[in-house]
Amino acid sequence: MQTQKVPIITVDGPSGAGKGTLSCMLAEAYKWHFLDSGAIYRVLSVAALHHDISFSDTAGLTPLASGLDVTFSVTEAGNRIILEGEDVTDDIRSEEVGDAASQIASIPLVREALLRRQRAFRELPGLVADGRDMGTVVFPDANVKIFLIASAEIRAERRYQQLKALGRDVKISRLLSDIQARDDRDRNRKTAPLIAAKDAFVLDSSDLNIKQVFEKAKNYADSKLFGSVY
Ligand SMILES: Nc1ncnc2c1ncn2[C@@H]1O[C@H](COP(=O)(O)OP(=O)(O)OP(=O)(O)O)[C@@H](O)[C@H]1O
Ligand SMILES: Nc1ccn([C@@H]2O[C@H](COP(=O)(O)O)[C@@H](O)[C@H]2O)c(=O)n1
Repeated sequence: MQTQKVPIITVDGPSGAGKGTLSCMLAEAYKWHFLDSGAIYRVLSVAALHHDISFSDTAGLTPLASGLDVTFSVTEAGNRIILEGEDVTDDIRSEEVGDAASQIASIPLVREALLRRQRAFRELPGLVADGRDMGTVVFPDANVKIFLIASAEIRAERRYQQLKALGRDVKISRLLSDIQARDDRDRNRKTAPLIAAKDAFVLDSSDLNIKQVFEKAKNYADSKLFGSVY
């Protein structure tokens, strides 16, 4: 008996390019599952804080990553992330946690320890996976690979608007330097650096609104999945 191969769309790219927004829209359009791999790295950094483990302590972080007690649940209040019994859905979204996640994510043994957990999201009818190395390392056999980019200035502006809407007091210059530092670390790490897969469709969203990005990505994905002309 041949097992049916679960189709995958990967959406990789730098911080704030719009990967999460696009991935959710694609998952909704195809009625597929969604993996926010960045959330796993973020949760791990919160767990490290809880356990007083430093972000560079490979020996402490690796077993924490392998046994990470986290559940992603869909509730009436939306998608919730529970770490060791505590709801951390909102806490993991801060810029500080994003920066900590990026430090932890540069450790090869930590990345390896999280591989199986990410691959377990591959379930029928399909998966949209959002991250940095989804198309290169975690799901190299994905049917559709999208690499979403935007200039650092545009990404900082989008993040500024997002945080302002949440009532957070932030400086755009600080957001820009944080984004550039994170880009630098993600692109230059030795294991699974942020890079487009050879067979990825590179989509620059700098001058596109969310609807336009979705339409371009969906047209491309349809053509790869169902063979229509792109
Ligand atoms: N094409 C676009 N035009 C304008 N705003 C956008 C566009 N795409 C996304 N945004 C907005 O930019 C912000 C960041 O988007 P999103 O969270 O999807 O990025 P991301 O790549 O997943 O970031 P991260 O890697 O940090 O999780 C959100 O407020 C989102 O609504
Ligand atoms: N596949 C991935 C996903 C994320 N990371 C690291 O986690 C940081 C936070 O990710 P967000 O997408 O939630 O912003 C990110 O800066 C990466 O360093 C990763 O390495 N691989």
